[in-house]
Amino acid sequence: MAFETAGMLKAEIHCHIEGAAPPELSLRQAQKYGVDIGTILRDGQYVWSDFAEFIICYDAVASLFRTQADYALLTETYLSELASINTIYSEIIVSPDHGDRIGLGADAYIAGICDGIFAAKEKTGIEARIIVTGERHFGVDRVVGAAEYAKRAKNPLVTGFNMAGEERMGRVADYARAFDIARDAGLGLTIHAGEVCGAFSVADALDIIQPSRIGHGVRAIEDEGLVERLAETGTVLEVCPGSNIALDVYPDFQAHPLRRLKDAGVRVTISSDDPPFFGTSLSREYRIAAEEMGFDRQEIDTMTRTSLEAAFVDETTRSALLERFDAYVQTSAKADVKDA
Ligand SMILES: Nc1ncnc2[nH]cnc12
Ligand SMILES: [Zn+2]
Repeated sequence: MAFETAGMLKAEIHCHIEGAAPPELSLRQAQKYGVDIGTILRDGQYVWSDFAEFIICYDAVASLFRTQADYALLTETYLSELASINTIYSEIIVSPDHGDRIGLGADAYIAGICDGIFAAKEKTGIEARIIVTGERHFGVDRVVGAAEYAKRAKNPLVTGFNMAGEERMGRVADYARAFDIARDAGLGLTIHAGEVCGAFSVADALDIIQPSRIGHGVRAIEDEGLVERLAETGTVLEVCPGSNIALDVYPDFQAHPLRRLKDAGVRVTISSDDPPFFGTSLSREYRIAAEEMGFDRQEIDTMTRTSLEAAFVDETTRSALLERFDAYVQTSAKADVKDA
């Protein structure tokens, strides 16, 4: 490998806030609330063995964050870590249902996350936005409720709507109303599809939701026509390779379809999903793209730029981010010429 990814400017558009909780922080939270987490955290690692168990473990970790200040700390901790590896933009996926489930309420939950975003921005300059998500396994009514909440919130940091959780529960059409509400509210739309379920799930998402982005979407590779459709529509895939390997969607990085999707003209990006759950981090994802998947510096920069182009932000913020990113690309290209 002729280049280091550590110094590259980065952006991430797919990371779940509770999924970013460092195990040490979860342990401290468990001690604070007197909760025994021996079944979900062992030897500094979250414990799960398949997708269904991962979701259970995720929800248990989420239940350890119980106040506005807990969420502010979690958010600031994650964004500061991202900033320290040269990340200029982050979208975090949040579920008001988690706020409701621990009795905090959606408003205080979102307020804590906003506090963390403001604190991290002040300290590091990192720009961040919030994507409200409905958790599919909590049922249609809760997903619709999450969309209604996102619409009602009228919070300038809440810029997108997503659906995560157990992809095998129901079909996309069952949840269409939630996306109609979010679309009417002017929110950017993305949906987890083609991760646990196959290409049909991505096709459903395109047919029914027509989102500008899809979370994962990698199993579209199983249908050549669908890959062409993704390329034609310019739908952006939020690809999380480390997550896909950890969850056994693919056996290894060589079998992962990121390269094939990119070569087929699909607009792809790189994110970390739930980094400590999957033994990864955004810096590792960039390293893997270079070292395991054979992408060169320009290709990785293109994926980062695609994240910024597809970000759910106002156009002034997007222009500022792109200007900063393009200046970095030009400077690094000049440095490459000098080194050659
Ligand atoms: N990878 C993933 N897929 C679906 N739902 C999730 N929630 C958190 N991580 C997720
Ligand atoms: Zn996800």
